[in-house]
Amino acid sequence: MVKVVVSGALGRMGTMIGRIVDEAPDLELVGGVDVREGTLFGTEVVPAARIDAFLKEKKPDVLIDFTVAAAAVENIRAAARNNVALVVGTTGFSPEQRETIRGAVEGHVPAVISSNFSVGVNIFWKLVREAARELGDYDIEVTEAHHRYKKDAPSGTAKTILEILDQELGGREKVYGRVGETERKGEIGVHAIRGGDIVGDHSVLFAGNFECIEISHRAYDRAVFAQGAVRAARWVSGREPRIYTMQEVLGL
Ligand SMILES: NC(=O)C1=CN([C@@H]2O[C@H](COP(=O)(O)OP(=O)(O)OC[C@H]3O[C@@H](n4cnc5c(N)ncnc54)[C@H](O)[C@@H]3O)[C@@H](O)[C@H]2O)C=CC1
Ligand SMILES: O=C(O)C1=N[C@H](C(=O)O)C[C@H](O)C1
Repeated sequence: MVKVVVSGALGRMGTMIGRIVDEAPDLELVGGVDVREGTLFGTEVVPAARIDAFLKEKKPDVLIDFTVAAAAVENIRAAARNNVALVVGTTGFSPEQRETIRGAVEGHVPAVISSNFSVGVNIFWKLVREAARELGDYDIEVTEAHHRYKKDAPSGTAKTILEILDQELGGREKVYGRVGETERKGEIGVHAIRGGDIVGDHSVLFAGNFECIEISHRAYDRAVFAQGAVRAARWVSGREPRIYTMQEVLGL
């Protein structure tokens, strides 16, 4: 049995992950962490201030974190201190926070960290890379749409798209929305839409003369992210202590 603690346990993703873990015959949900006390499918949820003592008491194999960037950094450090493997879906990290996470994880615990745990998005990223290799002279616009409660913009998935485009095309200038007089040059346009209960849409437009190619992914249910994170939790336990991608989990 793989023992799992969920951090962000009372949130949209944490609750869904808790249910999947609770129902899985090969996994044991041993509790949760959030900003306040509560319960998660019959297990105890403790405030984040008590995370160290809770990990020592419950001895989970894996901590799954879907919170907010600053909180996730502290939870990751706590997991590493207590020798607990990690699955991290939280987005919105600054470059400095990413470095802190790298320092806490590398050589200490295995961690799958991904801005998107859906199988479809991991394939979509591969398609974007392939298109960028062939269509580097086309104009490129990245668009993402999410629900009204999302805290970070652009989405983590969109930032991963930009990293892929940078790797294939060099670091082009990014223009975040356009207003007033604008003249298109070689930049990559980036657009974030927020509204209603949109689960998560991403598209990359490659626009040339007389033709466009648009590669897009739409999530209809958060279950695609939650199921991917649980798949990563099964995979990560017992691995070498370093950061892994979801593509490695999926063997892509
Ligand atoms: N990688 C992926 O596939 C996906 C990533 N996400 C990311 O996951 C994160 C959470 O998303 P949602 O569940 O929609 O947000 P949410 O706001 O519904 O849930 C976040 C939860 O974290 C809790 N929290 C805040 N500080 C905490 C702390 N110090 N320790 C423990 N819990 C704490 C909040 O109280 C809340 O219950 C966001 O960064 C989002 O972008 C969301 C969906 C998929
Ligand atoms: O906050 C969300 O909801 C999502 N966040 C992730 C991101 O920032 O890319 C993944 C998914 O799109 C849903």
